[in-house]
This record gives sequence, C-alpha cells and structure tokens, in this order.
Amino acid sequence: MSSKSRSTIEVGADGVAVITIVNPPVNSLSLDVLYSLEEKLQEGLRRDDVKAIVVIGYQGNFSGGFHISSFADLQQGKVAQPKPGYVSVDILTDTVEAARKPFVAAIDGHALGGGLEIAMCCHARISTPNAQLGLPELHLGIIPGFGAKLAKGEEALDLGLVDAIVSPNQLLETARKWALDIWERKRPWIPTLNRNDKVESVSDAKDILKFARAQAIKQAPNLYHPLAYIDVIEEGVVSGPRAGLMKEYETFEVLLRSDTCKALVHIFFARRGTTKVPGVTDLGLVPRHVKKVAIVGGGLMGSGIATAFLLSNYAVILKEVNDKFLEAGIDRVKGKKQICNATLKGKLSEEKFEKALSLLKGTLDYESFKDVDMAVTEDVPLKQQIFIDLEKFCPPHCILASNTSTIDLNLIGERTKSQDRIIGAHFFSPAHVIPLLEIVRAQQTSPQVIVDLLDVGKKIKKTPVVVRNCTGFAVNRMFFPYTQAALLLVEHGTDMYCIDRAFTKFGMHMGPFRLCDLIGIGVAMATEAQFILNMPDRTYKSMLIPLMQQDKRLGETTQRGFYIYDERCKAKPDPEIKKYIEKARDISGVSTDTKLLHLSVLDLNQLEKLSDKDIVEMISFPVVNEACRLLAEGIAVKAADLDIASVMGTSVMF
Ligand SMILES: C[C@H](O)CC(=O)SCCNC(=O)CCNC(=O)[C@H](O)C(C)(C)COP(=O)(O)OP(=O)(O)OC[C@H]1O[C@@H](n2cnc3c(N)ncnc32)[C@H](O)[C@@H]1OP(=O)(O)O
Repeated sequence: MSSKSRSTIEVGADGVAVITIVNPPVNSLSLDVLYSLEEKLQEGLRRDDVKAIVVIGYQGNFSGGFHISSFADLQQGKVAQPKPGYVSVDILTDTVEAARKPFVAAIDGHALGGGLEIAMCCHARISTPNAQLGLPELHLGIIPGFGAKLAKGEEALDLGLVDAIVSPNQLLETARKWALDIWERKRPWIPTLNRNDKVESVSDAKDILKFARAQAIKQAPNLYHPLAYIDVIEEGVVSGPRAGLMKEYETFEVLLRSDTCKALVHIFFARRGTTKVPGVTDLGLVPRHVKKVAIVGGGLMGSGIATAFLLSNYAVILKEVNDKFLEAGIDRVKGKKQICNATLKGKLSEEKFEKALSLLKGTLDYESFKDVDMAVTEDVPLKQQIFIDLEKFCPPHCILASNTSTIDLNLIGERTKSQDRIIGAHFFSPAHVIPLLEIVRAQQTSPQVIVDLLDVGKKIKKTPVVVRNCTGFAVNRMFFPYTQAALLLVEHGTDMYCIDRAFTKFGMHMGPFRLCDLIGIGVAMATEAQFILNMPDRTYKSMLIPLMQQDKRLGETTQRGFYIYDERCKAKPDPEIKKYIEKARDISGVSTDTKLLHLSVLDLNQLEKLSDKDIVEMISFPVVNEACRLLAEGIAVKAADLDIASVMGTSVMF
C-alpha cells in the first residue's frame, strides 16, 4: 500500500471513532484503500470504547469514487479480483448498514460514484453547502457498482440524499453528535438499502423505467450500459434490494470489460492529460490572473466567444466597426440564452444570464482596450492590421489571441514586435457550447502565455489542447479528409444520404454532408481553399461544393444545401441534388457506367452498395491517417490529445 493511500481511525473521548479515507488528491478508492477501510470499520465495530462511527474524507474531500486507474488492472487481470459482492454486499451492506453501531458520513468536497455509495450506506449523512454528490459512472461506460440507489440528484437535501447541511468547520462536530444521537436513539437508525419511501409502486416504477429506456435509446442508440443500468434498477424494484445488488455486481463485471468502458476511461485520463505540455507546464510558471477580455468582431464566433467568457464571469469588451454591427453583435450575445438553456438543460437562470450580460460592454474604438488582459480577434479581414492596433492599444502584458481556424499564426503576428504573446485560441461553433479550446502556439509564443491561456480555458470550462501551427491546426486538419473522402465516394457512386445515415447510425450526431450544411458551404469552401493551397498533392478536388455555392445553396442559412430545410431547420433530402452530383462527376471525368471503367480497387458497383461499416471505415480511416501525420510532424504532443480534440471538438457537431 502506498503511504498516501490508506484509511485511518481515531477514537475520541466521546466514544466516536472517526475513520478517514486517505488517498489524495480526491481520496479515490483503490483496492488498497478499500481493504484498509474494511479493516478500520471492523476495528471500530470491535472496540468496546467505540459507540458510533463517523466516516470522512482527508482534507475536505469525501471521495471521488473508485480509483479509475485500477480499472485497467482489473480488466487485464493484473490484480486479484475481489470475490463477488465483496464491496457492495460484504463491506457496505453487511458490515456498515447492518452494524450494531451507527455510521454517519461527514461529506465535504466530492462524494462521487463509489464514494457517494459509501456515504449512502451510512445511517445518516451530513454535508457542507458546497459538497457535490453524484453517480457519474455512466460517463465511464459502467454503472454504479457498490450498491446504487434510486435517489440521486443535485439538490441533495431536497432529495433526501443528505440529512443536514452545515458549514465545513462544523462538519465533523455535527456528524459526531449526530452519530451519538442515533446511538442514544434520539434520531432514527435507518438502513438505507431497505428504504423505499422514494420508490414508486412496482407497476408505476416499471412505467417510469420504460420511459427511461426509451429516452436512453433516443439519446444514445449505440450505448448499452445506460440500458443495463435501468435493468439493474428494475431488478432491485421488482425482486428486492439484495437481488438488485447481485445483478448490479454481474452487470458491472461485464461492463468493466467492455470496449466502451475502456475507451471512456482512456478519455477520462486523456482529458486531464491535455494540460501537461512538456517544456511549458513543467517550468513552474504560474498563470497570470486574467480579469478583462476584449473581443474584436461580434459575428457568429465573436459573439459565441464573448458569451463563453461572460458565463464564466469575465468582463468583456466587444468591438465592432460601426453602431449597426455592434448592436447586431450584442443582440447575438443576448440571443445565446436560448441555446444555453437548451444545452445546459435549463440550468441557466434569467438572473445568471442578466448578471453575465451586465459584464459586457460594446465599443467602436480601441480606447477601452488599455486595461484588458486578453484580446481575441474573430475571423475578420486585415488580421495583421488588427494585431498592429492591438499592440498599440493593449497593455504590454496583454495576451493577443486569434480565433483563426486556418490562417497561419506566424503570418498574423509578422508585423508586430509582440510575437511572443500572440497565440491561437481556436473556438468551435457554437463557441459558448462546444467544450474544446484548441490552443495554437506560433513559433515565438512564450510558455507563460500558453500557461495563461490553459488556465483561462479551464476557467471558461473548456478542455484545452495545445498544438503547433500548421494549416488547419489539429482539428480541422484531422477532419479535412473526412469531407474529402465523403465527396470522393459520392462522386464515385455512393449515395450521399446513405453516407450521412451510416454515420448517425455509427453514433455521430450528423454525417459529413449534414455537417457541411450546418457550418455553411462558404466556410467549407474557404477551408478547402487553404488545404488545396498548402497540400495540393493530397486534396481531392471535387467540384460539388463550388457548384452548390454557385447556385447559392449555402446550407442551413439559405434553407438549401445538400438538404432542404423548413423554418425549424429540419433537414429533408433533396432529389435535385442528383443534378449537382452528375455535373460534378462530369467535370471530374468520373463515370458511373461500369462498362466504361477499369477500376481495380474502386469498383463502382461496389461503391453504390457499400455496407454502413465500409462507409464509416472508408471515411474515417483517412482521418486516422491524418492524425498519425500530425503526430509525426510534432503538431500534437501526444496521440491522446488528438483523441480529446476529436471527441470534444465534434461533440455537438457529430
Ligand atoms: C464501483 C463504483 O460505482 C465505480 C466508481 O466509483 S467509478 C468512479 C466514479 N467517480 C468519478 O467518475 C469521478 C471522477 N473524477 C472527477 O470527476 C473529478 O476528478 C473530480 C470532480 C473528482 C475532481 O475534479 P478536479 O478538482 O477538477 O480535479 P481533476 O484534475 O479532475 O482530478 C485531480 C486528479 O485526481 C485524479 N482522479 C480524479 N478522480 C479519480 C478517480 N476516481 N480515480 C483515480 N484518479 C482520479 C485525476 O486523474 C487527476 O489526476 P492528475 O492530477 O494526475 O491529472
């Protein structure tokens, strides 16, 4: 056992034993910690000088749940598998819940996953106002595995998940007193497993679970583990708590070894690894405090970026070139509330949004830039001039960030003397929703500025990924072949709508053509032009997109693109699209008449009848190849960063 991972016991003169879970920083439950916890629980139960027991986490953090790094050890059989039900039945149900002495959980910080489950098995729970309680296991491809209950939610007290809320400095004393009160029968002594006051009748519960199943399938048709979770809950409701616990154990064991779990655990650690950049974050630099941000340009991206900062309590100055544009920019920010509401499931109150808006100030000149800490420019012309202006008006410490998605960052700063503080801050539309921030370091960007932006990224709740400067940076470059391969297949006979369907079935929110309509044909053209310019020998020059642009089929905004759209932006395939495809084929010299063709690899007959799996592979594998090139060229620091860039950058788009 490592010296920092263990459980300790201390018995006070009042007869209360305080058992502390120790495994900083989040006091996760490794097998070592669990074995030692069981030992201490038994000691507390055995000792005659102990009347009641309080369980608490080390240094203000109850527990972040099962030690996720141990998943791989269990999956690979590197550690001895505990016997079935060892934790959920033997320790929690039969030792804690069934104990002759009362247990009280004193919760501060996080009580998550297995951590919350330990707390729930105690006979009462006292929490601080800021404690966070939840069962996030589904994010890891598994289900709560130490004995999950039906009750869960944010408002722990309202839900009955905790019994009292007290300030952190009263936590331990209140929990001790509560435990003694239970011991003296002044408060109820309730084994949680048998509580059913929050559970509906069996028939009502079945209806609710049926609805939950339908919702789960609608939300993520490819995921099995949410459905398995519902099955476990149903077993508990129908056959009783112990039967539920055993089904939970069996299901957990299967899910733990699933590809989904392995991938999601990889994502958990990869996400935390993006902020570790060799030669930057290991220099001991402390991020400087950014308080005020100026944004040049209030278009789609500028207003989205402004919203992202405002929602994280940054003061924002939005600059435009005239009153009309400024008003439109501010209106766009005001209009973001609806999207925020939909995305954050209504969590954004009117009050919070109004407070955020009060931090926004519009301007037409650079005068008010003299005390900003960070200035972001949107994708507007004359970027070089803008950076010259920014250098003139912003204070010398100010970070100068550009939200370009394709323009060379080294060029942007070429005419300034501040190249060390010029950095790419590539947001993804809608900028206040998509959780990725691609941080692009130009040749001379200083490590301090990268560290500052990493910190800002975290504060605005984005996952930052640091990459080097190249055409398209990491995300657009990785996903450029995605559209290219799709265009190639369509020109060679594959049905466009079958391609999109194959991708939605695969689990993406939308396929490449629907995505193109969403981002706009104009943007797709501009991006393509950069790639054709910089990688002429590696681009497939389809005329399909230019032909659409010629006819003003610009995507969702014009209600016509690869699809046609009604007023509510609902997409419908358009039979007319055939005309454009045929024209594009003619220009490219592609014929779909198999008799005229001598194709050895791409047989058109086959391309017309590709299976969904083939479609997904033929379009995704070039993306993987491009990711390998990015690694080989040193654009990305590590492969895991590219995984995160793909998952986070495309989480709403796909
Ligand atoms: C059987 C059971 O039902 C199964 C389970 O319990 S599965 C686990 C369920 N628990 C979870 O999913 C919680 C996962 N953790 C989190 O969400 C967040 O880490 C947190 C909210 C606890 C804290 O967030 P935050 O303060 O931002 O710190 P964060 O950077 O994420 O974590 C700090 C460090 O602890 C590690 N860590 C956090 N939770 C961990 C866990 N459960 N196991 C192992 N390591 C963990 C992180 O990897 C990170 O390590 P690093 O410093 O080397 O990068």
